[in-house]
Amino acid sequence: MSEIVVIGAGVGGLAAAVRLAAAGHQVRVFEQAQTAGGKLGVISHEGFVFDTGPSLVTLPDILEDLFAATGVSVRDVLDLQRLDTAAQYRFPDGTVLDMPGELAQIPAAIDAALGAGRGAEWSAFLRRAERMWDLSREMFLESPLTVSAMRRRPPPPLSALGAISPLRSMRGLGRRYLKDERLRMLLDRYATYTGSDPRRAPAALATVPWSEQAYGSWYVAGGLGRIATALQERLDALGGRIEFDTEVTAITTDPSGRVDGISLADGRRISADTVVANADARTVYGSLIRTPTATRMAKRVRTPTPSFSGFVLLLAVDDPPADQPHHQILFAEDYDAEFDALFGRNGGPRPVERPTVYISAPDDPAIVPGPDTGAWFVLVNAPRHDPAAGMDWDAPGLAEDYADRILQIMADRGVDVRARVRHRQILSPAELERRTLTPGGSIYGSSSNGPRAAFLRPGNESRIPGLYLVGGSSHPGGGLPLVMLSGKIVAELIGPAEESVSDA
Ligand SMILES: Cc1cc2nc3c(=O)[nH]c(=O)nc-3n(C[C@H](O)[C@H](O)[C@H](O)COP(=O)(O)OP(=O)(O)OC[C@H]3O[C@@H](n4cnc5c(N)ncnc54)[C@H](O)[C@@H]3O)c2cc1C
Repeated sequence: MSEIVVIGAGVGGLAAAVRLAAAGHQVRVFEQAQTAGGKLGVISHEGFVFDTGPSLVTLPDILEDLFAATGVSVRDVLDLQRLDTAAQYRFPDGTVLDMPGELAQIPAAIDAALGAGRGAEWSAFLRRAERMWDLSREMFLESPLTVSAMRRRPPPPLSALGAISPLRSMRGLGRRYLKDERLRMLLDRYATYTGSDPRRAPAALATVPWSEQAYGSWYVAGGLGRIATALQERLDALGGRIEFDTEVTAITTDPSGRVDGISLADGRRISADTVVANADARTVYGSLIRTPTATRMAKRVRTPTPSFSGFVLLLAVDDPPADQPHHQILFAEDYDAEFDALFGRNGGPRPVERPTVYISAPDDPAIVPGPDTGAWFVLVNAPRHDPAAGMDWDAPGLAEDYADRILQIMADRGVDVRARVRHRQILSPAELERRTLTPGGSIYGSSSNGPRAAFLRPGNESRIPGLYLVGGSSHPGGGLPLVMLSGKIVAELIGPAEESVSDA
């Protein structure tokens, strides 16, 4: 029976592994950390359970499709809950917008919070975004972005290209449809879902707010970390294996240049003619594999601007405010200054002085030690850990001081929990890099800055025979739904095991 090696048990690696195991392959996953999930991490402290990465599930049908491929319904293994209020947005002028979780209710809520006519503005924008989504979902997200795959499909009509506006930026699209500064700010925020700058990210990212608002915002009872646990259990049930605490140090090739196995930090060598790498593409081509093709790919992978990182504060809160929303966004006074700092415009990369603050405070008894306590996750966008460029998140005192500043900003905006914090833990971009071996702690692989970014993202089928890439640093990009789709694309490219084909 053919054996496939997967490097990394992040969501991308797990998604590929469970699908391949369900297709009859023997699958062995090697993970350097002690648990599965990668960026979808969990930290527990005295009865508080914190998600350290994702806090929002979008496009639940992709999750459903993934579990269905393993023989179960997602509803049987996870308690998925649709949120009535997707998020509370607080703008610098004091406006508060509680965004409904149902699409039909959104225009009225925007009118009520921002003024008559604003809801219609947003609806007109969403209609355009929906057209983009319909045109791009199958073509760009669910298929490998390769020349041969594109040749197999009929070319898109010119009207489709017009609707997607490949040369327009997200900011440009906002200016076209939205007169209200607050709505433009809201749209800008969706560029951050791919670690990008809205002034440079393509208009096609308008599909992100559309898909979130059309398909809803979701939570997993007990925390999103349960997705990784459930995938690990499915892999186990299908006969796949994961070895934790096992770092892969090299992908090896035979004299013809075809993949023939991997080397491990403990000195072992594992033979395999198919290797699926969930490690960051820059690491795969830059250091794990050493062939002339890999060297060329390493150069190409370094071309797009990497996604920014995140600075996370986990707060064990006593007596949290009763009306604290599940998701809350405190918008920065100067959003452009935030993107300038993240990408090092007008000076090198630097912590954002007054960043937009995102708070996730699930009302879920399963993640707290008792009543009147809260397990809060606070996230601000942060430049990557890059000491060579002058951004050293390990510099003495920096992370602690920055955490204090974030708590102060929250207090300035009416969310003062400083006296109620029983315990806090900081996860800086440097820590994210160490935990997941992601260079610089980039959240989403490469950013979508610039119209060519999607095409510069490494493909799922490598030019090195036998090697496949899965996860946020490869096509179609970062974020849980896309990472799961990359697992599906890779499993389809590899196909079922020969035994299952002949059995069928
Ligand atoms: C703070 C934060 C908030 C986020 N919020 C959201 C959100 O709300 N919604 C959403 O959809 N997405 C969110 N994301 C993004 C989402 O978490 C990622 O896109 C996704 O989890 C990435 O999965 P992956 O499999 O591509 O990579 P990873 O999770 O990085 O997995 C890679 C795995 O490979 C392992 N590995 C690497 N190198 C080696 C090696 N040499 N040997 C062995 N193992 C190795 C790593 O340890 C890791 O487990 C967030 C991410 C972060 C960090």
